[in-house]
Amino acid sequence: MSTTSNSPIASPVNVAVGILMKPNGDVLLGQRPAGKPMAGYWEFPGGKVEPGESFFDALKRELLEELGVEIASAEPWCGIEHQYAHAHVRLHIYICREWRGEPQSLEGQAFAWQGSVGVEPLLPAAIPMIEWLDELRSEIGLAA
Ligand SMILES: Nc1nc2c([nH]c(=O)n2[C@@H]2O[C@H](COP(=O)(O)OP(=O)(O)OP(=O)(O)O)[C@@H](O)[C@H]2O)c(=O)[nH]1
Repeated sequence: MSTTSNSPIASPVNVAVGILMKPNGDVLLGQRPAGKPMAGYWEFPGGKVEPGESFFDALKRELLEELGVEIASAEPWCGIEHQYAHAHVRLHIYICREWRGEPQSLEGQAFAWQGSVGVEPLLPAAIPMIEWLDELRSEIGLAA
């Protein structure tokens, strides 16, 4: 059976996502710039994995392109699959605590460090991560 890229049963697109976390538990979110699907929604930094690329290499490339930071290490945290009208995505989410450089807005996006995340609207697939992040902060002894 043939499918098109818009079919609900098409293979998901792999996306590498990085949650930059400071020692105090604050995490970095960016706002999708004009011209991208769902512009104006807040998300964690990242983007599509290219053919032949590992998830971790995609993560390093995307964070360098978007924010100008070099990821020194990151731990795989969780995966989320979501079907949008424009795409079926599989997010491979990493927590990054070590990076070099200060994040810069290299794609014209707004960004914000957040403790308990308050920016809106969030991409739907990022919403469950907020509750899990609050749990993670409590587990490691940081206020949610
Ligand atoms: N980076 C990121 N993408 C997310 C999150 N949640 C989520 O559903 N996505 C989805 O994952 C996909 C990421 O694709 P993208 O368009 O940002 O990727 P990209 O930077 O490679 O874009 P490009 O194709 O314009 O070069 C989008 O469909 C986006 O809606 C999130 O928290 N962070």
